[in-house]
Amino acid sequence: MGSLLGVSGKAMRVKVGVVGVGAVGSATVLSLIERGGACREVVLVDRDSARAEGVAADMRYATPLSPTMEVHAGGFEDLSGSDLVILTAGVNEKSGGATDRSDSQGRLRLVETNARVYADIVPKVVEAVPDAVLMVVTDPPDPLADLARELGGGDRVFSTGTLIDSLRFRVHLADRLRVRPRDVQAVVVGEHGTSEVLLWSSAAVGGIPVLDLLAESGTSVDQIRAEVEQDIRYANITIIEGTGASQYGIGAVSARLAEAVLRDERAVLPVAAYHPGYGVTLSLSCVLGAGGVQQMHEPSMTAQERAALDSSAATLRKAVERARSAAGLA
Ligand SMILES: NC(=O)c1ccc[n+]([C@@H]2O[C@H](COP(=O)([O-])OP(=O)(O)OC[C@H]3O[C@@H](n4cnc5c(N)ncnc54)[C@H](O)[C@@H]3O)[C@@H](O)[C@H]2O)c1
Repeated sequence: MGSLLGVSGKAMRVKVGVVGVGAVGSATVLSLIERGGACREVVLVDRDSARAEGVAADMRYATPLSPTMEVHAGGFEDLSGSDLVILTAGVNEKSGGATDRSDSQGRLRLVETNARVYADIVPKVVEAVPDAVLMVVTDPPDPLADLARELGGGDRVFSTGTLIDSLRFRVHLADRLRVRPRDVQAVVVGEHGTSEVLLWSSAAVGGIPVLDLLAESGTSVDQIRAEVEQDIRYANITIIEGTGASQYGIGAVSARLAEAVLRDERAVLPVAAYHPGYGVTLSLSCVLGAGGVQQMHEPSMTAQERAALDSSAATLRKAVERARSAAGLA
């Protein structure tokens, strides 16, 4: 009978870094543990190292219930060897004063503050792990992804974009149609923010256009559209009013996107990457796998939806200039 003591494994380890271990970073790590199997090691980095240590200690006790995973805190140098680094550092809507539904800026109000955070952290991440894919979660994620590209992340940068908004769209449509959200196909494109575009024209359930199904409901379709749009566009504020930070939905989204990258799934998901045609990072239907976003495709759109997407892209291009200026790049 051999002893387990002293046996050391040399198998390849898939490693993920999380920079920013607040509400969103913590929820992401818990989702990674509970979904299980996508990575073998997670390192947590935060300027508040005591917080990173505490969260790592707490999470470590959950790991025996899932496929093998080690969770530990560290400095930027400990990101070395990571395949993917998830960036959640920065102020959130509540601490950054972006919780007013009548403010058309929405999350863009955080751009200067969080651009300065990115000017601090991205060069350190890139120095420690030059080849890692970088997933931007910090708000506003799309202009910060453009900034992270310029700060050394290059084409390996993408943002969580409108996957969370698309899931919210599916949930609210499912409520109205009394079906399960998993069976609703509906996509939000453009900015993860107030200018985002809900693609009603292609939303469908079982191959039937959602707009046709809603027309049978007896309530005005225009009224339903307005209510659903309001629920989705300001879902973050509704959550924050109750809990202080939107975290669990985006944590699950970030863990799911990590899986798609680490397993080279070529999953088709609405996330955001730099699109040369629009000259900015924005969400379209993307193929996500090894190296990050491998392809971007435009879903079919009406002329009105396309005009709204162009306008969302213009909003994002202005936000990128603000981000660059705050980061000292302009
Ligand atoms: N993309 C999305 O869909 C989405 C959804 C929810 C929240 N968010 C955003 O995610 C970000 C994090 O939100 P949260 O609620 O976790 O905030 P939080 O305040 O709970 O956590 C932020 C963490 O970042 C750390 N941090 C700040 N500056 C740092 C630096 N220079 N270096 C290292 N660590 C640093 C802080 O110490 C803190 O632990 C916010 O910008 C929030 O708006 C994005």
